[in-house]
Amino acid sequence: MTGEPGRKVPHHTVEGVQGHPDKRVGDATPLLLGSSLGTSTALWDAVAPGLRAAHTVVRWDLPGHGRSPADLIGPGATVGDLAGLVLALADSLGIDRFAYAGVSLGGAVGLHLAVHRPERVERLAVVCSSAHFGGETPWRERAALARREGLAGLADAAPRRWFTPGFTVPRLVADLRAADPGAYAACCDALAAYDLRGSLAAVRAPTLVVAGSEDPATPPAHAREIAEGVPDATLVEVAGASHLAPAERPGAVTEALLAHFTDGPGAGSA
Ligand SMILES: O=C(O)CC1=CCC(=O)O1
Repeated sequence: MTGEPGRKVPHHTVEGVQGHPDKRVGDATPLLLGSSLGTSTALWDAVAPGLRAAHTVVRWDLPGHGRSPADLIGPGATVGDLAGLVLALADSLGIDRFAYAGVSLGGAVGLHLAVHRPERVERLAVVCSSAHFGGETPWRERAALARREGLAGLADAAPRRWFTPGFTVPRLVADLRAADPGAYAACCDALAAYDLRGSLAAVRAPTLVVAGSEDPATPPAHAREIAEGVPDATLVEVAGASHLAPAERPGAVTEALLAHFTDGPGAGSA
């Protein structure tokens, strides 16, 4: 899990206080944002404007999602592989230490980095995520389904996992429909093998854990498990939000993230 020079990096956007898209991002602690399985950087569209007044915000796409190449990972991928891509991206931007927030699989990547590369992660937020996504078999089965049949059926069913009844964000469902099935399946492989329940005590970064009160995919009990295991953790439950809380309740999520990354003790300094 290193960021070797010349390595291919995920698609990303750079926005905010430094204002130099795709350039080195300077002195302020940059904030990296990771998205969930099936979505893209668009998951953060309603939250990023509130963050970039205070931070250089770097959003990255999972392999085969959004505009990232699919061949960044392959079958049998791990969350550690995804974390390696984030480090390669940070290295390519000249970023040593960063703040990191991620949703679901994107949050698992942040937790993995905080456990295994604590020197790189200054502060962490895990949003609608988990230390263990409920067992290997369902994820292996979903990977097999994606490889066999593509993503149309999974996209049809996604709003029930992602949003409360009556709410949707068509762009995010379209992103899942357009994702690369092989890369999506490789991300499912990563979720199948992922289990950080025994490593939470190793996290040194001050950590915000955000749960959606109505989230069926990573219910609030998953967030409580992380908050109880990480030594310096704060738990916030967002009322009326399902799994994609940054899209469904952007105001509450922005407020929680700003309090953690900008106003918290020791926050905001490089
Ligand atoms: O799409 C889902 O099933 C919800 C989800 C689980 C892990 C992730 O990133 O999204």
